[in-house]
Amino acid sequence: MSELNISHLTKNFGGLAAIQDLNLHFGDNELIGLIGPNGAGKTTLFNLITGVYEPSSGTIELTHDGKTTKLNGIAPFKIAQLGISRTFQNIRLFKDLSVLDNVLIAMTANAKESVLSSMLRLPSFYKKEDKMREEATKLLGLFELEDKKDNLAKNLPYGEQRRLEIVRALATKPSILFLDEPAAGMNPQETEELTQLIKRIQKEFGLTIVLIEHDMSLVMEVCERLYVLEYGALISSGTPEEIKQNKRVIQAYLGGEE
Ligand SMILES: Nc1ncnc2c1ncn2[C@@H]1O[C@H](COP(=O)(O)OP(=O)(O)OP(=O)(O)O)[C@@H](O)[C@H]1O
Repeated sequence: MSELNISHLTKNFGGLAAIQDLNLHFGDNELIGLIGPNGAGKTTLFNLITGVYEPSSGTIELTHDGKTTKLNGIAPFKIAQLGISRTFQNIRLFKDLSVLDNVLIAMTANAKESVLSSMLRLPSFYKKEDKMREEATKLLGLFELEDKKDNLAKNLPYGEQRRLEIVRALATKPSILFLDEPAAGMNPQETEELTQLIKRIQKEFGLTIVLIEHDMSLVMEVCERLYVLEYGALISSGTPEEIKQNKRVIQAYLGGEE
């Protein structure tokens, strides 16, 4: 059971307020979309939540199994260990490593193996490694990438590289997953497959998923709730149906007329 509360969050870059006094709530097992025009502050918000940037003011609090932790000022790797995982707008795989190794590295980042046992290659180390390989292969199987596990990541078609990024983010066993424009650069068929995949992930893994996406058909089909940002501030929130009819959103983002 995980939820994230963002309260009066502001991030300034020099004179520019990329995020302005933002209050948001991501509840347990919700699938939430974050939309807004280019430069609205969506990626900056992900970067604040995952510890890449420090807030200028305000708080980000994660509640997991009844324990609340303030994330401000915590290093990105520690935030990942607390159960927050993400993908990036631009694919960031280890392109010269195999598909399986990409997943294993993500798993290792959160594995609790002692340094001594790893250095001495104790039986417990090999046992753990075998178990991780088994888990990684199973995870790849769920995403129809098991047959490709020995291929170099760079040799996968674009859509599969994007899928592998999601597998890698899931390998850290997050409770909240942030996806930054997962359909960017995909063709319509790949986007449709991704749409189904995101729905499946939420069901099978019981995760909270927050999604930045410009592809409105994907957003409207998968998200239960949307937040709309403009110039770093929240201009609207609601169900996809409510957002579609909101005049301010139509003007600011969808480019329609009143
Ligand atoms: N490191 C930085 N230094 C200075 N300004 C930045 C930095 N990162 C983002 N910004 C600015 O903050 C604003 C918000 O950018 P951000 O990338 O978060 O928008 P976005 O909503 O994700 O846009 P897009 O949909 O184009 O990805 C922009 O004006 C951007 O130029």
